[in-house]
Parts: sequence; structure tokens; C-alpha cells
Amino acid sequence: MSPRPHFLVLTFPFQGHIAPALRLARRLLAAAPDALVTFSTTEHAHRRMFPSTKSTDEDNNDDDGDGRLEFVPFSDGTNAGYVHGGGGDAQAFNAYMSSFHACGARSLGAILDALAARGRPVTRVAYTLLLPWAADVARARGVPSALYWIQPVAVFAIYHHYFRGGGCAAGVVDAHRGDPSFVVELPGLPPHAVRDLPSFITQSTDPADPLHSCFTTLRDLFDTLGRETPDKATVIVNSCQDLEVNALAAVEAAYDVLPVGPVLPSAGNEAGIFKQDEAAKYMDWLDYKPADSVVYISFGSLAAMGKEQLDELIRGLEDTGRPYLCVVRKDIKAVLASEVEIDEGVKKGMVVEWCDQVSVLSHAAVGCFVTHCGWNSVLESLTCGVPMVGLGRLSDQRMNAQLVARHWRVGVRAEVDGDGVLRAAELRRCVEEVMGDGEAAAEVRRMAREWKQVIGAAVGGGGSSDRNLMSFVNGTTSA
Ligand SMILES: O=c1ccn([C@@H]2O[C@H](COP(=O)(O)OP(=O)(O)O[C@H]3O[C@H](CO)[C@@H](O)[C@H](O)[C@H]3O)[C@@H](O)[C@H]2O)c(=O)[nH]1
Repeated sequence: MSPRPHFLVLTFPFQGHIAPALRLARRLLAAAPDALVTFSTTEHAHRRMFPSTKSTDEDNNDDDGDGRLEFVPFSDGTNAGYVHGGGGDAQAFNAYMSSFHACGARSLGAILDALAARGRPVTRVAYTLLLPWAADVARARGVPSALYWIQPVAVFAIYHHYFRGGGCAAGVVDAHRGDPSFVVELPGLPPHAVRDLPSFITQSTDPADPLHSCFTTLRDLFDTLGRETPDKATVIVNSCQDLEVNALAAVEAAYDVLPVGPVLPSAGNEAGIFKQDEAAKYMDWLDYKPADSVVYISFGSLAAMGKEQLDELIRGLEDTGRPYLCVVRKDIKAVLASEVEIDEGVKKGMVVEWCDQVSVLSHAAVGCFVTHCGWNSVLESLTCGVPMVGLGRLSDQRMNAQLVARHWRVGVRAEVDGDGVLRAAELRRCVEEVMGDGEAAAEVRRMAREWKQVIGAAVGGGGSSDRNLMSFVNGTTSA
């Protein structure tokens, strides 16, 4: 008799990774009613997600009540984890990653063994993008694994060409790293300026870079994928077929790629490492605003913001004359010490420390999302049909901003000045381009509505993402 299906979903401890991993865990539970799912992130992140419980698996059964979902943290070798956001110390991140890789791999092995000993053997591992060792640890125990790619396929394809393209793409990118406007052509992909490629291959290749370990980790990840022989490595992606037809075609010869997204929260609040601003009655506030009138602005869970940037944002938002809801995380407020000034500057809007972003984007009053273009934010906005003003800085974000503005045409790109600051005038100009009366703005809004329909069909019953998820659950590779 074959064992009961049991998926182990592993994730790096950033909120932008935990959210899609937890959403996938819940989708797996729904898609496979007989399956068990174990969700695992680091002990520190786990304690932040569940502050009132202990760190043992028996104490963390999910409250769905049927015991099919368990939370079992793994060790990264630290007590305090990596305190992200608020700038962080450069050396600290690279040092953290060394510990994370060494201890994480050992801890994962122990978890797989313990679950098997408890009579709940894992039958499939799904791991997010900064845990390349997960596949090797699973393989050593005969457990198949899949990478869960939580960024666009377009970004995956660029990394594929860079790391596994026989040195050709890497040579071109490396030779033109200092020339941001140089245009790189990669097989099957549209031409991209160097400045829009993922920053981990244009900036973080330098060992002195604060995020150098992201470069080495991605290099290890693509090496790992290449070791999945004789079959092709399976990659499930938080994206959908219709959004990325060409990028999918560019990698399908090398991987079994299954777009299963956008994977969104199943219902209401979900556990995360930031707590919502309960005191701010932002949903009530939205209820009183006319349809499509509010600008929502958030730069995700990692980006730090200086006082100058924050002042420019608030001034730009006030200058639009439109109501706005702005997320300024508590850790940013603490380092700024300008809380009073923020509050005094705010006349037309509301500033919150953390909100339920999916609920905000789903609210009829929200007419535009000013975003740093983290992939979760982009997907959530596309799903809700909200046009974007995209400001990409790190990692995949500039590519994502490019996809938003050029490929799907559901928004515009905002540019920072020479000091890296998004100025009030630029913010105001971009918001008008999306929310104003002109024909171009109307077209952006129309495209946003259109993509919302396309995505709704893909994730609905029988849609491409739904079928791909079932293929993954059933262990078949093509939908
Ligand atoms: O007040 C808020 C603000 C944000 N969010 C949520 O936080 C997540 C933020 O994720 P994302 O938009 O992807 O931003 P980051 O946290 O910056 O994500 C990191 O991880 C992503 C996935 O790998 C990358 O695409 C980004 O570049 C990287 O910065 C989203 O689910 C939001 O809904 C809230 O719930 N409330």
C-alpha cells in the first residue's frame, strides 16, 4: 500500500516567502483531501508567526481541526534569526546565510527522519528559492522534491540562462555590468537593459556586496536543479500560464514547469511575521471613500526607507489631492524617529504600520497601488485588477516593474533620482498617469480589468493553474 501523500513545504524566513509558501500549503490541503501537509520555516520566524505557542510540532497543529496541517520549524543555528528590514548590517546577512545553509540542511534531515519515525513519512518536498540544499537532503532519503519558484518565470529564465547557459549569457552580462543601458538578448526572451536584470547577477556577484550570498545561493540552486537527473527538475511557480507564455516556452525544455498561481490566501487573515495595525480602522475608512479614489502605497516587508524618502512620499501623495493609505512599518518608524512629523504631514490620507494587503486591494475604493514590485504585491494587484505605479530597486523588482508597465500594460514605472529617492513630483506624475482622466490612464485601467478576468479563469476550477496544481499533487508533470 502506498503511503498517505505528505507534502513538506519549506521556506526562507522572509514574509515575502512565508506568505506564498503558506498559501501553497493550504492549496495543497484543498486539492488533496487525503494528504498531510507540514509547513516549515526557521524557529525564529515560527515564533513570530505563533507568539503564544511553543516550538514543538505537537503544539502547533493548525486550527483547521483535522490535524492535516502541522507547523514544524527548522533550525538556522541562531536564536534571533536575521532581523530583516530597517537597513540591516551588510556583513550580518552574509554571515547569517552561512549559518542558515549549514544548520538548515542538518535540521531538515532530522525533521524528515523524525516525521518518518512518527509514522508520517514525507512523500514530496516543495522548497522556496533560497534553500538549495533541500533537494539534496530529500534526494539522499529517496524523497522527490520540487522547487517552488515565487518570482516570475521571466526571472527564472534569466537566471537559468545565466547559471546554466554554458557561460554565454553570463559572459555578456558580466562584461556589461557597468553599463546599465546595455541591452542583453537571451534565447526566447525579449531584450532587457542590464539595469532591469535581477540585481543579484548585476550587483551581488562582487564578494563585497551586502547581498553576495544571494548570488552564491542562486548559483547553488541552479547547480542543484541540474543534478536532478535522469528526469528534469520539477519547478512549481507562483505565476500563471497566460501571464508568461514566452518565458515558459524559454525554459520548458530544461525543466518541468508548472505555474499554479497566483496562490492567494484562502480566507481572511493568515499567519505572518508582522502583526496588523488593529487600532487603525483602515477598512472602515476605505468604506467611506468613492470607488477607485484611493491610492494605496506599500514597499513590502524588506525595503528600508530613510526620512527623506518618507517625507517625499507623503508630500507627493498629499499633492495628488487624492485620499491615500500608506504602509510605514514599525521598524522603519523606529529608526526614523520622525513619527510626529509624519502624522503632522498627513492630511488626506492614513498611515498604518501593517495592513491586510489583499483585503485592501480587493476594496472597491482602491484605484491605484504604488508598489516596490515585490512579486507577491504584483500578483495580488493583478488578481484584484488594481493598476500599479511600480518602483523596482532590488532582486527581481525592476524586472517585475518592466512586466507591469511594458508587458501587461497595467501600470507605469516610477524612476528614482540620482540619490535613489522617489521624488514627490515623480510620484504625483505617475499617479496621474494611472488615475487621471486621459486616454492612456483609461487604457491602463482597462488592461487591469482584463488581466483580472484572465487570472480569475486560470485559478478557477478547471483553469490552467488549477490543472497544474492537480498534476503536481498527482505526481504527473504535464497538465
Ligand atoms: O501592510 C502590508 C504590506 C505587505 N503585506 C504583504 O507582504 C507581502 C510582501 O511581499 P512582496 O510584495 O513580494 O514584497 P517583499 O516582502 O519585499 O518580498 C521579497 O520576496 C519577493 C518574493 O521572492 C520578491 O519578489 C521581492 O523582490 C522581495 O523583496 C505581500 O504578500 C503583501 O500582501 C501585507 O500583508 N501588509
